[in-house]
Amino acid sequence: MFLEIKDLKKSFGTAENRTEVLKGIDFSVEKGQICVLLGPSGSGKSTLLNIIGGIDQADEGYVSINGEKTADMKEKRLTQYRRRHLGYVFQMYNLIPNLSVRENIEVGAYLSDRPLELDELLKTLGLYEHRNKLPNQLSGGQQQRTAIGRAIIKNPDILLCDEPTGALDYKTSKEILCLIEQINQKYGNTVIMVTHNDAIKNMADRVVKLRDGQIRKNYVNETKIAAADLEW
Ligand SMILES: Nc1ncnc2c1ncn2[C@@H]1O[C@H](COP(=O)(O)OP(=O)(O)OP(=O)(O)O)[C@@H](O)[C@H]1O
Repeated sequence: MFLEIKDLKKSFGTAENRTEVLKGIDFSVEKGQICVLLGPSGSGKSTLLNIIGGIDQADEGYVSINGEKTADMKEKRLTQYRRRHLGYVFQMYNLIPNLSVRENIEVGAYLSDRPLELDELLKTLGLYEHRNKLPNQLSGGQQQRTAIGRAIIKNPDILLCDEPTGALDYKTSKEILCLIEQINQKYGNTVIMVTHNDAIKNMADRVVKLRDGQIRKNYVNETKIAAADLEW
C-alpha cells in the first residue's frame, strides 16, 4: 500500500487539559487515488493531515509512505520528504502578494529537482493569460488555481488539500474540484482532500469519515462520479 496510516494517536495539552484528538486512526490509500476525508468541525481532520504532511508528529502509531515511516526519518530526510513528495493546498491561498501568478508558482519549482514545465502547467490551470497578474488582480478561484499550481509544480507524490473550496462559491468550487481531478488524472498524484462538504465524497476513490478522533466509515467508493457531475 502506498500510504499507510496505522493506529495513529495524538493528544494536545497536559494533565486535566489534555484532549485526545486522534484516538487510533487506521486507513490506507493506493497510489494515484483520491481520498476524501470528511467529518464535523473538531473531529481531527486537519491534525491528521498535518501528521501525514510531516508538519506535526503523532504520539503513537505511524504514517508510512512507500514503506518508509515518517517518524523514522531524520530531520534532513523529513525536510526532503516534505519538499519533494508533498504539495499542500489550504482554504486560504497564502499567495505572496507582490509576486505575479507565474512567480508564485515558480516558488514551488525551486523546491524540486524534477519540476513540471511551467508554461504547460499554466495552461492546464487556465492561468496562462493571467500569468503576469498580481494576486489582488485575481478572483478567488484564480487565486486558488495559483495556489494549486504552486503545490503541484514540484510534481509531488501526494497532494494534501485542506478545505480547498471552503472560501469559494458553488460554481468556482466545482471548477477547482474539476481541476484537482484533472491534475490527479494527468500527473498521477495521490490526493488527500479534507472537506466539510459531504457531496465531494462522490468524486473519491476512498472515503474516510471521522468523528471525535475516530474513524466512523472507511470504504472504497464503487460509484465514483466526475467532479463536474457533483451537486450539493
Ligand atoms: N495545536 C493545538 N493545540 C491544542 N489543541 C489543538 C491544536 N490543534 C488542534 N487542536 C484541537 O484538536 C481538535 C481537532 O482539531 P482539528 O483542527 O484537527 O479538527 P478539524 O476536524 O480539522 O476541524 P475543522 O473542520 O473545524 O477545521 C480541536 O478540538 C482543536 O481545538
